Amino acid sequence: MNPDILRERQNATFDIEKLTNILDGGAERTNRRREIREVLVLNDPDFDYGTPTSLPTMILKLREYGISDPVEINWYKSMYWGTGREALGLHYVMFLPTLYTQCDSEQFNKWVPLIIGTYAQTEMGHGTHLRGLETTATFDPATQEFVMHSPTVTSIKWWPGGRNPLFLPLIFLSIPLSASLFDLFLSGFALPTCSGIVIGDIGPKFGFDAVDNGYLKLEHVRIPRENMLMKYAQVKPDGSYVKPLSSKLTYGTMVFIRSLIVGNAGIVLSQCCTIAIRYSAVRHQSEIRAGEAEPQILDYQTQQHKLFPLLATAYAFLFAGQYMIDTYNRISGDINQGDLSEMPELHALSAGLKAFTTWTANTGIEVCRMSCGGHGYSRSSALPDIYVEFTPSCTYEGENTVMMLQTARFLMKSYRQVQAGQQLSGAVSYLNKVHHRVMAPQAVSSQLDLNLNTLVDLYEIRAAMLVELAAQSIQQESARGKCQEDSWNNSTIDLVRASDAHCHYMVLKMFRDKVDQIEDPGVHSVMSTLAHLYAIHGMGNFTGDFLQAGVLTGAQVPSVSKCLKGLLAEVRPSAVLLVDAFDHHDKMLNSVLGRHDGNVYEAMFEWARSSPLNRTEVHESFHKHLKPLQAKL
Ligand SMILES: CC/C=C\C/C=C\C/C=C\C/C=C\CCCCC(=O)SCCNC(=O)CCNC(=O)[C@H](O)C(C)(C)COP(=O)(O)OP(=O)(O)OC[C@H]1O[C@@H](n2cnc3c(N)ncnc32)[C@H](O)[C@@H]1OP(=O)(O)O
Ligand SMILES: Cc1cc2nc3c(=O)[nH]c(=O)nc-3n(C[C@H](O)[C@H](O)[C@H](O)COP(=O)(O)OP(=O)(O)OC[C@H]3O[C@@H](n4cnc5c(N)ncnc54)[C@H](O)[C@@H]3O)c2cc1C
Repeated sequence: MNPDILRERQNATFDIEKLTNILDGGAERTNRRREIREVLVLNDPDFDYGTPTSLPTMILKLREYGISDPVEINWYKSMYWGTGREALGLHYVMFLPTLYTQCDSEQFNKWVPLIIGTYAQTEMGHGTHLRGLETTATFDPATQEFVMHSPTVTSIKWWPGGRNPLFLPLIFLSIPLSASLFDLFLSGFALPTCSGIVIGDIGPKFGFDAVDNGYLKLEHVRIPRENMLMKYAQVKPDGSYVKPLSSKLTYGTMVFIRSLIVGNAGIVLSQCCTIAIRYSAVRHQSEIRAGEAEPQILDYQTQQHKLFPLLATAYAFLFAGQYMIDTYNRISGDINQGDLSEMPELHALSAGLKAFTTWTANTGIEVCRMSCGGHGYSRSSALPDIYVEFTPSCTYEGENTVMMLQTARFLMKSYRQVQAGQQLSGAVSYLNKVHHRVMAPQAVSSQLDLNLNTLVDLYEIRAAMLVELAAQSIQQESARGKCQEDSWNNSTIDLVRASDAHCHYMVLKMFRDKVDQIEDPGVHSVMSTLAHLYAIHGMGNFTGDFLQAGVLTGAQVPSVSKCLKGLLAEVRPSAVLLVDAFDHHDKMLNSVLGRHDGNVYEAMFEWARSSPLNRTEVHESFHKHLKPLQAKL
């Protein structure tokens, strides 16, 4: 083991295993995750990663082992495929969950065990604006069929991932009977026997290469009436339409996956922090004091400033992901029982946190890559591949700006309710104080109050202020004679800013609540330090907001920076141990820089030598192209 890494792991001030257990949701979950990793994948003689049979092997193994819990599926897949995506991601995270949540019992029993599918909602002309989707599904009572049709070039289904060229069960979103509503259809087409279908691949993408994203054009293709997913809405044999309790129930799968993406952003950021911090512990470069040995780059304050706030953010997002999934499970359970009262809040929370966490993690991956210098740009680091695979999460499952505006819609509605004298509960209850003006900034002392509860309060006041400013912008636009829609559009910068601040407050609050639950003194101490670092780093990035909210004075601003530097120094001794607690296996991380043993240089040389370009002393292209050319010169 590299001596630097070895030294970093001595004198631990907290129990790493206990922290790993907290991240997994308990020791039993850690044991189960490791069982899946060690027994069901790594030590499975059939484990054949990287071969053409990998995908079918994985599917059969998941069924053989009876793994159906989404989190356990993700554990198995991420061990099997490492940090990359695989062609069936969409089947597991969208197609199956849609069948689970939108099929009636007969359909569920008929389809779920048997098929692999994709989710074809987006069209060439519309991905965000679902009410603009053009694909039609017209019911023909005479034949008890729906006629599926792509009326325009912009209605061609575009992007469905994992498009299977031979058999095409897919979930469709189409406009059946009325433009305002659309429903889900399962369409099993066996190509090429089924006429009226034009299918293909949309062509090379920025990345996401393991997933074949396709296109699908339908020309009056008929499917049985029974293929409409009928848990919430039905078309009866006589053609009558039974509306769902809410037209937004059709959007349920997107809320589910957005909820998953929150925790996934934490996982991806934790992978990158593991790579960058372990590498920074073994990389020596330049000098701090003339004549002395080159220091570990982790001892540069700027390197700590790049990486340690991201380390704190990774923990924050992992805890936010746990909260999000628990909240999703609770509220979707209520929805299943017909109680839709918290559906708007679930939508607003999942939409906002999906955007907030993916934007932050997307930027953070690049900071981790650049903090590793040239070796960070090598594919051997795994960081370029992680970035390429993660960055579309800011676009898919709801483009982030649009998602932030959905959260803003909920915040504005909540603000108006408070103005009308209603008492709010849940995540927006802090807006009650705005109305009663108890949001007045606390007596701001000359010293920064570092109590975590106080910091959460300051973020709450900042969010409330920005919500109020956005609402006032809309009111001012209306007062200038603008219609409601234009008043909204002319305030969308403020609205996104308010949603971002609301999400930032929510994430810090979840972090603080999780820290409060930690009983082990050593783990509590180090997590409290990270939560402080997350809060203070945010105050440094958004100082203007806190000044504008009146919860920070100009005189206190220097102490924010001073406090930040102190916290970076406090985290330094535990940095490698904190990434060890993420428990990312070398085989899954697939990074020469992030190896657990820290033996980077030897591994990098071996990695380079294994490159196809080094298979022969002289590359065949010399003999094929250059040598004949030289002979002519
Ligand atoms: C096992 C796996 C584990 C881990 C995996 C982790 C991560 C996964 C990683 C990768 C996943 C793999 C591949 C991903 C591939 C991506 C697949 C896709 O992209 S599928 C397509 C996704 N498309 C979208 O998300 C479309 C976005 N657009 C919309 O959702 C809607 O058009 C809109 C923007 C919300 C607007 O909808 P609409 O116009 O109908 O609504 P209004 O804005 O007018 O608002 C009206 C009213 O409705 C409420 N509302 C809107 N949406 C919802 C909802 N979903 N739920 C509840 N309520 C909703 C809205 O709040 C308004 O309410 P009101 O204010 O009127 O009370
Ligand atoms: C890798 C990848 C995989 C995908 N897989 C699938 C899949 O399997 N199935 C599927 O159905 N789809 C899939 N998609 C499509 C994806 O869901 C859409 O791309 C996404 O919903 C964004 O919609 P859009 O492309 O129409 O972008 P647009 O909405 O056109 O966004 C373009 C710009 O317009 C802005 N904008 C749009 N509306 C508003 C508004 N109301 N207010 C302010 N600004 C606005 C956006 O902020 C953005 O800046 C995938 C996409 C990617 C990148």
